[in-house]
Amino acid sequence: MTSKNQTSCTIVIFGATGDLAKRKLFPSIYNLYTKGELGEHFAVIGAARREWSHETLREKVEDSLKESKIQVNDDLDDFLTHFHYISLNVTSKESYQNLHSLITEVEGKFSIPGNRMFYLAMAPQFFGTIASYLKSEGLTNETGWNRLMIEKPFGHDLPSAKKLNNEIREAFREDEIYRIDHYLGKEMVQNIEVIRFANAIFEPLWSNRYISNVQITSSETLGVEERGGYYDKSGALRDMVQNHILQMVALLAMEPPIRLSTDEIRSEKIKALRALRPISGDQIDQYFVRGQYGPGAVKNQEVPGYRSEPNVDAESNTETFVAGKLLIDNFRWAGVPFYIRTGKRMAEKSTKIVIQFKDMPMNLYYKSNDEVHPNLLIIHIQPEEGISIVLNGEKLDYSPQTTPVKLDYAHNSTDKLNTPEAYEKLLHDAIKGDATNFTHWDEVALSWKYVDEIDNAWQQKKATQFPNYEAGSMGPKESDHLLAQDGFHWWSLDE
Ligand SMILES: NC(=O)C1=CN([C@@H]2O[C@H](COP(=O)(O)OP(=O)(O)OC[C@H]3O[C@@H](n4cnc5c(N)ncnc54)[C@H](OP(=O)(O)O)[C@@H]3O)[C@@H](O)[C@H]2O)C=CC1
Ligand SMILES: O=C1O[C@H](COP(=O)(O)O)[C@@H](O)[C@H](O)[C@H]1O
Repeated sequence: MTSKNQTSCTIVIFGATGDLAKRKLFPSIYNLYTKGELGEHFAVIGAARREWSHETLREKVEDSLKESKIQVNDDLDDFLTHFHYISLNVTSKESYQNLHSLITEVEGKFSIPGNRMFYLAMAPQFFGTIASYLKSEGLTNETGWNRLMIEKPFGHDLPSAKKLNNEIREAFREDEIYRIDHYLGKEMVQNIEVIRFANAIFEPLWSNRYISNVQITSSETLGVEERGGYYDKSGALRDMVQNHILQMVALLAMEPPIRLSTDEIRSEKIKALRALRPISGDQIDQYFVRGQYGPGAVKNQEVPGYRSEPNVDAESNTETFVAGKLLIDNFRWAGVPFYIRTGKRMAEKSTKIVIQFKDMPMNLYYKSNDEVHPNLLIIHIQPEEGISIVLNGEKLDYSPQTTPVKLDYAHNSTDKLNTPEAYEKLLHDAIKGDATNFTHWDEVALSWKYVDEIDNAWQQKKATQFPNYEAGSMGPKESDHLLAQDGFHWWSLDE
């Protein structure tokens, strides 16, 4: 018997021999199994071109669990019997008949009532083809539910994203499509709503009346590793800002939804994204800064510049760093800059949001030479998770002066940098049919529209002289000027 918490379904992973399946998906599925979320009425079918047998896939799954350092229990053998493999080429129509037969076979074997999850862990050029064959070859079931989980990148710009969306919408309804943004699976990104909407002390202050600026940093110490081919055509704006950063902006800026349903939350996020002020070409330098790393040292290790990375053009003008000032033109946020920055080969691996509050109208402790310390709310996304609040307390030296005092509720992350944790949550939600932490097409389209304008403005300008920041630094100095022109500065990642 399946308990009411367990969902019976077949998960078909296209790209099961690839990196994502090995590092994220298999460990996540195992965690869901050991936590009792999957029960016995489920099956996983791995699909890719390699000539693997069911047994090879099971061995690879076991290896992936070992490599992920997951605690494996004595349920492992039972778990592995749920895995099956089919060698196919996704571009060949005939493959889908064989896959259909295998799905029917496993549905019989594990008494699965036709619920099918199709996970596209493959290069994006295949997304449309797979979706369309799934429909035309009759793999989308009439008796159970059908869901399509689709990896990033969702297009390269707005026109290509629209084209892809039209292709998949021919086969799947919007409510059947789960577009992944793995940041939405992170514990503290999900917590933004809780911090805002479950704490009476924050929401009344959450506007231009009390907040002076918001800062979002997502910095990485890694370079492009083995993804130079993809990254050189993408750059930081498309790779990080269009999706993860704008999703965090939307969660911070949205109005409280009338209830916590997928549709209501998405609708508020969409409104926030619609209010983003477009940046015109002649204003671009006042609002956005791009950078590319040169050689340097990260954590005392010498590393090469971006242009010397494998599969990167030796004269590449792709940005590996972006900083920006976003303005949200609505009643709540008019006049409050949202500063964002993200980049590769920076000094720290850290994702952090700092909400800086306005100063007191009259600070009784203020002396003309004293530094005024604003109150800060810091949301630590990774590697620590939690929040800190920076207040002013009395200096313990009999002087009528204040000193910043930090209240910390932060702990070391179990979600270690893009680990199975986020994927586990997202897989769990998708299996349960909860699309809240996935991106609706309107969010994707609005994000591309915003980002395309920045990219167009950059294309029309003379290219910035790259490289313009040293690996191991916090990006080009122009990123500091972006805030300095408004009288602010980036808060340190150690805050
Ligand atoms: N790896 C990661 O950490 C992340 C990946 N992603 C996204 O996930 C997706 C997959 O990435 P990743 O796993 O790294 O990619 P890989 O290159 O490691 O894997 C690609 C997979 O596609 C299969 N494949 C390629 N061509 C065909 C074909 N014609 N027919 C059937 N199978 C095919 C390959 O198997 P075979 O050669 O056996 O056919 C392989 O299993 C991409 O969209 C990526 O952007 C997103 C976030 C993180
Ligand atoms: O989507 C992506 O995200 C990772 C960063 O993810 P994180 O969870 O480690 O912060 C980034 O390295 C990659 O380039 C990008 O495609």
